[in-house]
Amino acid sequence: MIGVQTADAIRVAEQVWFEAHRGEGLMGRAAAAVAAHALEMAGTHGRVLVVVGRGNNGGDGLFAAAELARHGLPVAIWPVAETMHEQGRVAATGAGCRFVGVVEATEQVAEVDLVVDAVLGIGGRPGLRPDVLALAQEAEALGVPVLAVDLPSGLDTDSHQLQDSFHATRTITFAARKACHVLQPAASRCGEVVCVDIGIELGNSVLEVAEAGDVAVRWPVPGPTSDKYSRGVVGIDSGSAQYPGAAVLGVTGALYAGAGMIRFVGPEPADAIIRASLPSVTHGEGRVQAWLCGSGWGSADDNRARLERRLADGVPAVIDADALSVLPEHLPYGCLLTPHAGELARLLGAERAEVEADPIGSAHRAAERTGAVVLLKGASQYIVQPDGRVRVAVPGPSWTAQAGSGDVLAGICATLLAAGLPAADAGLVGASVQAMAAARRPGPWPPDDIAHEVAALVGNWGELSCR
Ligand SMILES: NC(=O)C1=CN([C@@H]2O[C@H](COP(=O)(O)OP(=O)(O)OC[C@H]3O[C@@H](n4cnc5c(N)ncnc54)[C@H](OP(=O)(O)O)[C@@H]3O)[C@@H](O)[C@H]2O)[C@@H](O)CC1
Ligand SMILES: Nc1ncnc2c1ncn2[C@@H]1O[C@H](COP(=O)(O)OP(=O)(O)O)[C@@H](O)[C@H]1O
Ligand SMILES: [K+]
Repeated sequence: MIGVQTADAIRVAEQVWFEAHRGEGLMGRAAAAVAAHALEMAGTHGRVLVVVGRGNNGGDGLFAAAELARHGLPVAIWPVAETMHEQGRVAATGAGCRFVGVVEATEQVAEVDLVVDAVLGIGGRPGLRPDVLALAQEAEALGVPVLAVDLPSGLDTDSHQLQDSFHATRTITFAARKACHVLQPAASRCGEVVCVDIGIELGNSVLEVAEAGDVAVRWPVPGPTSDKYSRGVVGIDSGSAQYPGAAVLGVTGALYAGAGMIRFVGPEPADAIIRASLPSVTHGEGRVQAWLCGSGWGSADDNRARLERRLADGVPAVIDADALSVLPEHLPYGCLLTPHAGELARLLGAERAEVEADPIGSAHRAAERTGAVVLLKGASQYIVQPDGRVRVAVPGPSWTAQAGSGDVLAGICATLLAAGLPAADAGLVGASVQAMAAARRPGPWPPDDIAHEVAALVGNWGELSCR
């Protein structure tokens, strides 16, 4: 898992480091890493424009500029504030960097091979001054590569929200990733993110982002003595006359994620479609290890009773879509709610915009209120537990943002619940595996094709664990 830290935590860790290593600086390490990446991006003869702010982020930029000039690169520096890091200024001047004003900097953008953004780092307030923003936009419009120091200036370090900011090709950050580097839409401004260890020690992270290896180790690969019951039976009550496709897609997701057995109890015409197209699915009630409810129910009057009937078994359930509006007071232990932002807003009696402004807080409120784990779907997928722990799924291509992807995802998660994964792992692994499968098959493939790709992806993990 990738641990994400806040700006405050980084500052505290830096302070601890300084108290233990008086007289030494961390900036030299940070600047050396910036210079190495700048050299790689600009080439050994590239022209570089470094835009520096008044704080230590600007200091990193000035020392990196000095290093680039010592390598023989022509380096221009635009200091955007009246003051700048003094030792950095002396180093850059001594190395032969040229200081320019706003007019020349703006003219230079079209001619340079790299812009280094060292305006604001973890001490920055969100947003950019108009003249700096204009230069950032010009670089983006011209397609000039941008290397951001610590973060694209203008972004809010600890937030997923977009601000007026640089749009980096690569961001080189220090000690740990921050929220802006990993959460959409802010992460879309960071380009490739490289994290450099500068030697400071950090405590627990605020949230963790899953990596491919975290998904593979949690996947329930059947053992030599497994049978269909021990692998987990999934009960699926989904679809309606209006939305039969949701049921077909949920069943497809569950099947291609490896359900030991599926019992489908939804209404026609889905029942007939599934009989005709997915012959391994059984029909009718029986014992199950987990339920999937809600996908494609529509706004029928009997949704509340339909959900209560399934929850009466007392086994964990994936509760999706229309069932999220009719939750009972008490849910069985181990349930997973899978709303998108609009459904979570409805569940909380809030506006969608409020959920989008505070996805983690909103998902946490729903988790606390219901006692269930919440998987909030979208460009970044948050898995939030009632105790406040937050994990983020492996990100995937935005091609997955299409009708029916959520139905497939609910089926995948139900298989994982039935196999015995705790709800938080089922949400994390389910959302991640769908994203990873989509990444293996980029393009506008329909959600059932991505479900098939899940089987191909997971098959490799099975082979690995059988060796
Ligand atoms: N500490 C360390 O040892 C290490 C730190 N490192 C580096 O230092 C960076 C943090 O440095 P930092 O704390 O000096 O803050 P930084 O991001 O440069 O900017 C703050 C300055 O900008 C100003 N300002 C703020 N917002 C503004 C706005 N919207 N528009 C205009 N101005 C604005 C604000 O001034 P104010 O207006 O508040 O008086 C303040 O002076 C970190 O990201 C990393 O790159 C590395 O070298 C590793 C070791
Ligand atoms: N920008 C995005 N990038 C990647 N995946 C996304 C993005 N937006 C949504 N998704 C995925 O698409 C699905 C959408 O779910 P949902 O809106 O419930 O669809 P439906 O109910 O039509 O099946 C979720 O599985 C989510 O993981
Ligand atoms: K920056």
